[in-house]
Amino acid sequence: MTDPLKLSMRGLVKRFGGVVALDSVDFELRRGEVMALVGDNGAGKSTLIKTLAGAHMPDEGVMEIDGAPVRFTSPQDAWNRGVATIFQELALAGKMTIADNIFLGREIVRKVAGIPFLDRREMHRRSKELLERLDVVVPDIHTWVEYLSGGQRQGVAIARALNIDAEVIVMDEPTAALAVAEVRKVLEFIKALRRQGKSVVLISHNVQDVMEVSDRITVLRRGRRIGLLETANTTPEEVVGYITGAALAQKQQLEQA
Ligand SMILES: Nc1ncnc2c1ncn2[C@@H]1O[C@H](COP(=O)(O)OP(=O)(O)OP(=O)(O)O)[C@@H](O)[C@H]1O
Repeated sequence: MTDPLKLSMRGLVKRFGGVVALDSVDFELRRGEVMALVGDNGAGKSTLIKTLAGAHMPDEGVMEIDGAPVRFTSPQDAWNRGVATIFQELALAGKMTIADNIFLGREIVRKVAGIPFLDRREMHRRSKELLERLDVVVPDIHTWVEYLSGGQRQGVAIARALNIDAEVIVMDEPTAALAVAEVRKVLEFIKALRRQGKSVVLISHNVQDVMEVSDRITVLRRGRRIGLLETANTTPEEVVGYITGAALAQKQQLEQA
C-alpha cells in the first residue's frame, strides 16, 4: 500500500513577465518519501521550491497539505505549516554555536524570579538529541558553525528544521560543492529523515545521489513536469534522458509514427 499524500500542488503557474517559469505543473509528495526534483538549468526547480517555501506566490494553481488547501503568502506561513526549506546558503550564523543556530529565533526562555533568561542547558540538551536522531557527529555543541565541515553544517540546518517539527523538508542541492565523504554523510541524513517518516524534496543535479536516496523522481523541463518516475524501476540513463529532453523527443516520435 502506498503512503498517503503529504503535500500536493496542481496546475501551478508562475510567470515572470513574459517568462513562464512553471507551466501548469503538478507535484506530489507522500508521507515518508524522498522525492527528487531534477531538470536542466532553467527548468523551474528553484521556482517550484520557492513556491513551496512561501517565497513566491503562484499565479495559478492550488496546494494542499494533508488534504487541506493551503496558501503561503510568506516564508513564515510555510514554516508554520511544517514545510522547511534549506537553501544552499543554509542561512546559518558562522560565529554562533551549533545549539544557538538550531534555536535561532526560537530560543527557549525561562523566567527565574520574574527575570527572563536563555535556558542554554535545555537548548544544548535538545540540540544534542536532534543531532543524534540524524546521526550527525559534531565535535562539541559549543563549536562555532564556521568551524564545521560542509556536511556537518547541512546536519545543523536539518536539525533546525526538525526543531520546528517540520514534516516536509526541502533541500536545495545539499551535496553540491561537498567532498565525497561529506556527500555520504548528507545522503545518510536524508535516509534518517525518511526513517522518521519525514517527507523530503531533494533538488539535485547529481543523478547518482538521486538514484541512491530517492523513492521517486519528478523531472521538470522548460517549466513543465515531463516525468514522474519510480526510482527503483528507472535507470540512471533514463533519468538523464528525461533531463536532457531525449526521452520526451523519443516519446513524441513514437506518438507521431
Ligand atoms: N525572479 C525572476 N525573474 C525573472 N525570471 C526568473 C526569475 N526566477 C526565475 N526566472 C526564470 O524562470 C525560469 C526557471 O528558472 P529556475 O531558476 O526556476 O530554474 P532552475 O530549474 O532552478 O534552474 P537552475 O538549475 O539553473 O537553477 C528561467 O527561465 C529563469 O530565467
